[in-house]
Amino acid sequence: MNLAVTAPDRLVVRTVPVTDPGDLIAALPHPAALAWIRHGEGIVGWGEAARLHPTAGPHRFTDAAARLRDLFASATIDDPLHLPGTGPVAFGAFTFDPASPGSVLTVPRRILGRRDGHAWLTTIGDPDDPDAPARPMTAPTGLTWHQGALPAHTWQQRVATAVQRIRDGRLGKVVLARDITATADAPIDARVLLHRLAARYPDCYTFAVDGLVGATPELLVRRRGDRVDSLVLAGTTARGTGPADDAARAAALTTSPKDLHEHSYAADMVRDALAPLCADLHVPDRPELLTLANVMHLASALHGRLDSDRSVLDVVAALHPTPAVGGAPTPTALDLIAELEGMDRGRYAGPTGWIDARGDGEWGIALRCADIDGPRARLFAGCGIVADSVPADELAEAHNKFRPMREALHGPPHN
Ligand SMILES: C=C(O[C@H]1C=CC=C(C(=O)O)[C@@H]1O)C(=O)O
Repeated sequence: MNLAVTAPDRLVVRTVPVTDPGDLIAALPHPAALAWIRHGEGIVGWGEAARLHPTAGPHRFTDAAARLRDLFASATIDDPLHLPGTGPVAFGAFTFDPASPGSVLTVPRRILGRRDGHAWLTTIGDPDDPDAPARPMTAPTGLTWHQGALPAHTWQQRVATAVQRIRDGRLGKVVLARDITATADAPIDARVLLHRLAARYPDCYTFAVDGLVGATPELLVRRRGDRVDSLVLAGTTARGTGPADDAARAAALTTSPKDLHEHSYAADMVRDALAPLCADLHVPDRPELLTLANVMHLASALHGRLDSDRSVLDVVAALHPTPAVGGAPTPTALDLIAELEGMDRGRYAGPTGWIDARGDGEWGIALRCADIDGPRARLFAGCGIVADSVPADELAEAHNKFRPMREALHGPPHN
């Protein structure tokens, strides 16, 4: 199989119940953090028991799922809890583009979890092996900001080109993204970013995998046993200046033909991808409003029951890329993204999350995130473009979507 793997012949795994650990992020001993947290619940990990580098290509999710199944099947596992996220877990982040390098799955040496009144610690490998020494957490300082692949005015021209192609009938929707970079005067500690993101975006999934750090509102798929859930987002407006303005903006968004149209591409595709895998599938008639600290989104929550034993990564394979990050029709949109964006998205807009030995797990779309490499952070934001999109409005929307990571790097504005 086409996967580079670093792992011992046989993983030895032990999960024990623990008393409530409190703040999961505070338990992370050093900056090489793994995390998936929402409303204070979830899992964090550190150390490395195994690492897989899924090879670029169309079968990367199912190949990785099969390889992990083998790795976990050969493990010696003592897991009295049998809950999603107990026993061995791999955290992963896949590139948006199947041809791009950089996808990774990591099985940590320690996993601390808390959910639904349970808390647990999983140790993988020899429990007597010392962990890397704990390191104090320091906030980034001396940040300087740099333009990304395209300056703002060029990006707006590309949006205008996309609008023209859509009006010409070549496609229905495309998501165009841009990047900006920040440099600090010392390596950036992911734990600081996680703390700030989790505090300001509790409804989002705050995540860290191998330097990719963010707080995404978009759940690609959660699998628990045969139940699957997905939260599809597309259609955005800025937060208002106060409650009355918020209410007016919310009313405008939920009735906007442009945004409902933009949303329907993503919701319909996720429905069509899940339907053949599910014995029953609930799809809402119309999207609801999701209100975050920076923006409001149109959101459709889908629920289904899988009709056969598929791991969460097998379901990810059927879904990525949805029109929340690609477009419709997907192949035409991906070609246009390659033509107009002028950058490799890396792991931005790719699936990120975790999977356990039962095949349960949660995978989001890596949005509102940055790739951290030493003192450098590369931030990304994208916007769904349809026939009625206005380039200047999309630039303003991208600016709002950069805010979570900008503020995580600088500290929130009220600090
Ligand atoms: C592509 C992004 O957001 C997607 C998710 C929600 C709303 C979106 C929109 O309204 O354009 C995007 O489809 C991003 O944040 O980079």
